[in-house]
Amino acid sequence: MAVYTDVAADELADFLKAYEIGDLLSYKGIAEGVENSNFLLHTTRGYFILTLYEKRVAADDLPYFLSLMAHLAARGVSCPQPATNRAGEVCGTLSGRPAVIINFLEGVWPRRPNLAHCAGVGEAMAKMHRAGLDYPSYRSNPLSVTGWRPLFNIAASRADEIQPGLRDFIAAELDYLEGNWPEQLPTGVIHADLFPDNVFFIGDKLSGLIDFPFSCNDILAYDVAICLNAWCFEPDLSFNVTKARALLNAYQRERALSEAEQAALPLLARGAAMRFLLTRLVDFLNVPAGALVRPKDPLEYVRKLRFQQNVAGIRDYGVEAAGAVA
Ligand SMILES: Nc1ncnc2c1ncn2[C@@H]1O[C@H](COP(=O)(O)OP(=O)(O)O)[C@@H](O)[C@H]1O
Ligand SMILES: N[C@@H](CCOP(=O)(O)O)C(=O)O
Repeated sequence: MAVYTDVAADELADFLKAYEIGDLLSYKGIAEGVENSNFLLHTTRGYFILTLYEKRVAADDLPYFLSLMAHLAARGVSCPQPATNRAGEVCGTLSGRPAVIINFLEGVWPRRPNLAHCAGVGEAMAKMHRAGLDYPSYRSNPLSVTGWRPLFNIAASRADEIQPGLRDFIAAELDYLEGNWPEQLPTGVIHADLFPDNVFFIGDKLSGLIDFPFSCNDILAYDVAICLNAWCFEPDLSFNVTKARALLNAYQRERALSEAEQAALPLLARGAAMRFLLTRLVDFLNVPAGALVRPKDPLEYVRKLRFQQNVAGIRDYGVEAAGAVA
């Protein structure tokens, strides 16, 4: 459960007076997510989600992703919308944290993604990338290649507690990624955390995307790489090439990857694995006392990174490279 910051009922009822979302009937902490504190609110007008933003989300960044959600929805990408209070603001303060209420999105996230789910996220991600092209705000990605070494520095001295040799493994890979990270690929608005728990489906039909606090401007194909890691490995951490093909083909029906993007995909996937390995490692080693959270396993991303280190090209993801002769 991710509740780092608790909220008292009377404080919450007071906070809600500024909104026109009805009177509070009940609320509870949500037993999912690891980044922020989330609560399900039941009011006389229905269900809402209250999020208190924690350590990795700066209050200054909130307008970027809250406006992005409206921008995307206006272009047909289904995602929750923030509630505006009577003063016309979407962001308030509760229990000392930036706080936002969004509408409840119907659907559930897939516990065991199938081919239809992988195709669904590929298609939705490409549509999101296209819809973001005319988004006027800019936010650089604090968790791209230049953000990884500071995370490593926090965790390095204790990394071998998690797995002997992990410190040296990460250090060598970081050197490689920093020396080879691509600079000329197409950029735009990316979600940057489009894991299965952030994509809702009703049956096999995608009902919407949630959780935009990591969204930013970065290499579009990096978002694809994040999804290859998050959606295309089985629970035993074997790579499912059929799922990768479904995801990439569905993406490319909406937005074709250039030759350069295709060629860079294995490298981007190594970087994507490094990013989640590092945040998981830092979080695993630093669970705040009293927080209701189950930290995610950093070793899952060590295994995924090792797989990606051995990928020779996009064919290993089940699709032919652009320009390849059949
Ligand atoms: N708009 C929404 N509609 C329905 N459920 C939601 C919504 N937003 C969040 N949730 C629920 O809260 C959980 C955690 O939200 P998430 O945004 O992933 O957390 P975090 O802020 O920690 O990244 C989700 O897995 C989902 O169950
Ligand atoms: N997706 C990240 C964790 C942050 O995402 P959340 O949506 O679960 O809060 C990971 O798997 O490491």
